[in-house]
Amino acid sequence: MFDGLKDKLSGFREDVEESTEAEEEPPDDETAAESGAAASDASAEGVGDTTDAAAVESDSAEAAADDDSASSDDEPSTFQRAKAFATGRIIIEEEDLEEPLWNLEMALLESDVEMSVAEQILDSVRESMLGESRKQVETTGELVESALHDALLDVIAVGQFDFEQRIAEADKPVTIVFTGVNGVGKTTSIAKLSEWLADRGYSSVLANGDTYRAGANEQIREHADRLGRDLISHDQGGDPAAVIYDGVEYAAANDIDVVLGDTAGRLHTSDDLMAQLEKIDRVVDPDMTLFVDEAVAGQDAVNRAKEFDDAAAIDGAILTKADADSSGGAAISVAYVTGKPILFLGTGQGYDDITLFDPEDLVESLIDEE
Ligand SMILES: Nc1nc2c(ncn2[C@@H]2O[C@H](COP(=O)(O)OP(=O)(O)OP(=O)(O)O)[C@@H](O)[C@H]2O)c(=O)[nH]1
Repeated sequence: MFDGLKDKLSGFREDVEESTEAEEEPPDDETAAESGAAASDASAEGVGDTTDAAAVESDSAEAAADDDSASSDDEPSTFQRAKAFATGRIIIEEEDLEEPLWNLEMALLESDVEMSVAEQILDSVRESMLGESRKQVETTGELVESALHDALLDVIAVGQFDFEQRIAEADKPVTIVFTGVNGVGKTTSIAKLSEWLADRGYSSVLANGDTYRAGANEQIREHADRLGRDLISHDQGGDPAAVIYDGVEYAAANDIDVVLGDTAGRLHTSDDLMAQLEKIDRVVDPDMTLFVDEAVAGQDAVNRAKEFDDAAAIDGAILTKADADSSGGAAISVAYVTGKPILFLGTGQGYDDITLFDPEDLVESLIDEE
């Protein structure tokens, strides 16, 4: 999953490794001379005998470094570099990162990562790597990996909550309404989620709030029949809020844990359909409204998530078709842009093809070298 993005992130690691390679060389005579006698001593001692590094760090070299850094700005001073080398450390400088960060930005944008998200990732990678010194035991690759890990996790995990725990703790029945544009996989996701809940001991009823599209009742009925779930539906043209309300009543009367309410596919610009969502909110007051879109839709999915959230607040998102060859941009961007987490990934057309979204797992899989 998201292999293209994974390759590109690995390209960033290689870029940084390449550009810091030169830094691995000891400072030349000129550099050492510039740094003054104390630095030369520190450097010579450090090179000759790394076990003395701690002593070098703690005595005259330290004092000289302080003096030196007082006169410089953000750039590590010559002396700091000499000291870093003497103590077996490498300092990552702005110029080492310039080209790799540029390439990383291009790679993220090509992977459909939203602009503000890409900038946030770059800022945090830059911040955690600049001026960073590493021990010889730590490779530059490891340093890059940890910077990328933290930067990605920070944007992907925005607003994340434990879906199962929320279901467990909520008063029953829990009502979940699904929104999104046409054909992205809302109905299929409802059927999958009904199975996912059943696997964890929760009963559910489906309610078809898509009273707009001809054939919508038949489509969801097919899923309900296959899964052996009850379905609440009204005739085409009926009031979606009334259908979902009936679903809630039915669940309460029959001791069913969760109501899964479908809605017609709509654009956020369809005023009448968006007004329906507001009415559902008013009449049913759902516990959660989940926005469904396709991972393959990339930036479009991110923009739609934002537009839907603005028009009728969502609590989280489901990204379907993550099994198709998608760029990964939507999975990385949706939470940061909307402030609402991705809760599930759809990974195929079978009822079991749904995975609880775990930001840490996604980040690990994106930066894993294997
Ligand atoms: N490969 C793949 N296909 C999926 C996934 N989720 C849904 N689909 C397919 O996407 C198509 C559309 O799914 P629907 O569930 O009908 O979409 P919808 O959003 O309810 O559509 P409307 O009712 O028209 O708004 C179907 O062929 C599904 O099998 C997924 O995670 N992976």
